[in-house]
Amino acid sequence: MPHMEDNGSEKEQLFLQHIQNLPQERLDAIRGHPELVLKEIDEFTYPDGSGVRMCIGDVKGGFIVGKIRERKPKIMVELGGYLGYSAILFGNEISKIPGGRYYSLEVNEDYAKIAYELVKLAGLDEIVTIMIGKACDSLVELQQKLLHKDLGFQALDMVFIDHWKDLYVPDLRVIESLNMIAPGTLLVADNIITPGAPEYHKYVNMSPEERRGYQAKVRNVNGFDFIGRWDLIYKTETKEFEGVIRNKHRKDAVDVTECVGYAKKD
Ligand SMILES: C[S@@+](CC[C@H](N)C(=O)[O-])C[C@H]1O[C@@H](n2cnc3c(N)ncnc32)[C@H](O)[C@@H]1O
Ligand SMILES: [Mg+2]
Repeated sequence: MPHMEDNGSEKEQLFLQHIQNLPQERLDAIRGHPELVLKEIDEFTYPDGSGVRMCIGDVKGGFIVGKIRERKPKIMVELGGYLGYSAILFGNEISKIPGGRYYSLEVNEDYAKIAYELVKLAGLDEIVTIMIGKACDSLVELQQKLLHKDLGFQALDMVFIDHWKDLYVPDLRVIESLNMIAPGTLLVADNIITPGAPEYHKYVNMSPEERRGYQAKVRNVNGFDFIGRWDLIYKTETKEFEGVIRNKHRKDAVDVTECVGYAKKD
């Protein structure tokens, strides 16, 4: 079934025009200031009164920024970049970590182009790389790229999962199969309550044995090469958020999952 949000990007083009038509003085003022670029996104409204949708926002985003400060990941990847809000918010934190790099994986070329303009405006284009394509394909490409850049590369330090909810598990199984998760890797997944990602929440809370059964039973839509790794031990905490955002009362949660070791193979 096609996703609703796949239908073009007319609205998003209006937002891009708004940025491009900002008075020169304002553009000069926000250039190189990630927090001011984020403010432009936060404060923009379309003619129908709605704001830029789907962004992580400052509340859940602020919580994840806290995790980045705690863990100091050198390599962080996000699945689903949209217009670059999370890439700018988190990329700004990563820019404070020596050698830190942020990879934003986005399937929609129009969105990715807007994100690139905003990331450049924020002055983060040396830190944030936007990869256009399906996350499951870009992950394979990214691994090659990282191995080529750094022969010591093994696993990702942090992953932000925020694309289509029915792809959370299939794409996590790709990351597992590529051996890009190891003890110490932190996975942060958005929208656990609204709209909800029940399959993912179940998956990261399974014991290794349960996951072994799941992987044997449930085919990965990304192909047989990506069955997943059952022997990773995950520890998950669900952080709930509730409050009024853009005039609506909302409840949501973020799953924070740490890989803490390997289960013994028999
Ligand atoms: C919720 S938005 C991301 C919001 C962004 N993380 C933020 O906080 O600013 C989800 C994005 O995932 C993208 N997407 C959907 N399926 C994808 C896939 N298979 N690979 C990469 N991106 C995908 C959509 O095009 C959309 O832009
Ligand atoms: Mg989200």
